[in-house]
Amino acid sequence: MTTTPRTALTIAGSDSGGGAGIQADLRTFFANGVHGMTAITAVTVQNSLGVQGFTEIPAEVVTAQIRAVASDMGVDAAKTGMLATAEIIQAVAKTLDEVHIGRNAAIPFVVDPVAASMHGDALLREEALEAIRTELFPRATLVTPNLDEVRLLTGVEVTGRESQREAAGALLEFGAQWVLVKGGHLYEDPECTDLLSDGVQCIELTGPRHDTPHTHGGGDTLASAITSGLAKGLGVPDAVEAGKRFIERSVAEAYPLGAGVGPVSPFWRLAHDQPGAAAGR
Ligand SMILES: Nc1ncnc2c1ncn2[C@@H]1O[C@H](COP(=O)(O)OP(=O)(O)O)[C@@H](O)[C@H]1O
Ligand SMILES: Cc1ncc(COP(=O)(O)O)c(N)n1
Repeated sequence: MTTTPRTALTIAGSDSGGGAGIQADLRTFFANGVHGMTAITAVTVQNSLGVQGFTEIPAEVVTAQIRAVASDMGVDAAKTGMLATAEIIQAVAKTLDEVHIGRNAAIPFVVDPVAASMHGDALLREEALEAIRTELFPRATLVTPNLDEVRLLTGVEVTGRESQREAAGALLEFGAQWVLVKGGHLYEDPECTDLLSDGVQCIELTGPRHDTPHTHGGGDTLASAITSGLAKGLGVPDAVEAGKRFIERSVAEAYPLGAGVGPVSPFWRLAHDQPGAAAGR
């Protein structure tokens, strides 16, 4: 008998290099046994060396994609990545309310507040930061900023555990139910600790720091793994714990590809012995 899997929707940008954005989200959903659906917000021209440019999709087309899948196929959990402009953010917020996705509705919603690529190339127009705070955070079940995004959103400079807690408190004031302050950029820390908080509980998720330069798509992969867990009915702390274990292995198995930064790999969850899969380069 065939089984229909749970569904997850990603509202994000396309990465032509296949390591981040929509492509990272889809491969993570697949590796976690969830049917992935997409509302594409922008098309980036990108490879391992950086983002050469992007074109955003008209806001009404982003809205139409969300409506199409939500009305027909159903969404068990959703996430956002690159949203590019304030206009797209406003359209997404309005449409999510309409289809009952978000912290005040039954369907969990994860906001990864992507502002720039790891090479420092902008993926969000400057004036759109305020829209992330005011339109998306109050609707979010969970927000997952990295340390650069924490600084942009709150002004808090995270240098260790203490300031990670301070940042979590500042972020919660924008109205998200839970925040995950990711610690991947605390490079002097021999471990990678992400801090999860809802203002009552403060949970430290610690794991080994793998020695690799290839972490392209790490934030997207973590947020999508968490979204997969939420789609399968896990509560936030359990979904984040499972997501952290998923990204840990994905960073451990990250591979070089191109002359710059290679992608993290969700392949460890799948069969490793596919004949002919290794490129040998
Ligand atoms: N070198 C590493 N080894 C193991 N885990 C890592 C490493 N770098 C990042 N992570 C983990 O990957 C996730 C994404 O981290 P981070 O780098 O902080 O965000 P982003 O990818 O959005 O910039 C976090 O769970 C973090 O702990
Ligand atoms: C379309 C898109 N979305 C998100 C990222 C962030 O990923 P990273 O921080 O690994 O560059 C990206 N580079 N491109």
